[in-house]
Amino acid sequence: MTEPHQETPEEWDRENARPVDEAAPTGKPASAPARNDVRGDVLLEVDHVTLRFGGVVALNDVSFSLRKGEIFGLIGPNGAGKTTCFNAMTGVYRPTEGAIRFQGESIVGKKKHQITRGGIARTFQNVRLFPEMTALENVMVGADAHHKTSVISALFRLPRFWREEKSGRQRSLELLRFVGIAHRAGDVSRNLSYGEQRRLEIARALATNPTLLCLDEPAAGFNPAEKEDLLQLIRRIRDTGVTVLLIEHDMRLVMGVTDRIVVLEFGKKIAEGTPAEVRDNPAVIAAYLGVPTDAA
Ligand SMILES: Nc1ncnc2c1ncn2[C@@H]1O[C@H](COP(=O)(O)OP(=O)(O)OP(=O)(O)O)[C@@H](O)[C@H]1O
Repeated sequence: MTEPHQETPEEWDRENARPVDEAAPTGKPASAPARNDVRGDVLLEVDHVTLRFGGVVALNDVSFSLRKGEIFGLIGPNGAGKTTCFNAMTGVYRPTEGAIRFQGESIVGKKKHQITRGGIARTFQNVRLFPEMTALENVMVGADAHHKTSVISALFRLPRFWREEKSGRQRSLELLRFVGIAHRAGDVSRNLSYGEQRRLEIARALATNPTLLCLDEPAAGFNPAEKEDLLQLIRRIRDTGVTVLLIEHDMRLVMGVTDRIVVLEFGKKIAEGTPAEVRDNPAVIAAYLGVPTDAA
């Protein structure tokens, strides 16, 4: 489920924090809004959330906010509560206490598909594709979430069905191109390489037209070159106006791509700030080195 080695703050590469200005190789416009034009307003609020599993307190009075247009990191040692937090935001778990608001509206108690339609998409720690479907079909499943075709229209293949089918196919192809795997569109997804499958998952999540994209350990199992490509892809996604929330154990990637970070440990928020602020925070250093805060 997680990588065995967790890097210590000393290993986090400060060099990686520099921005990389590169035109989007996918044909997506490089003229995306400047970062400061789109950031600022609160998009999602986690407000004093506690979530218990029996006696385990997976989240303990956690609060933080995501702003529109930013790349936000959620980090912490194994078992800190990161995935539980994601699951609470995407309707898998209901918080025991506290509120979660997306665009000002409570999402607690909403079903997963309602939350997806509302604009939050996610990928998972483990690849979850339809293995016998082609890459294109996997993305079209995501695009289908927004179709308005009625059952009657689909059953009788009425014009609206064909219009939506065609536009869904085109959009899905564009997304495959955007993530860099258009050449695999017709291949069944189980035949794609691991890296291609992870990109396909991102394309499928983007097909739901999200306002917020949550990526759960997208770099797990990647080599350094693949991680660098992923970093560029995450930036290009943000440049299209999508806010990105990232859970990731690879600290070079997190420090290199995020605007702000929240650090969890044993279900509690122990730090929040820019990558530089978080990296130098004694509580964070202690959490990653496994020593008590007052001894750090
Ligand atoms: N469904 C569950 N039932 C019981 N306990 C759970 C459940 N899911 C998570 N937990 C517990 O909640 C705590 C937080 O787990 P979580 O998976 O959210 O941590 P994490 O930070 O995502 O860890 P990792 O980096 O290892 O994936 C852990 O103690 C875990 O064992």
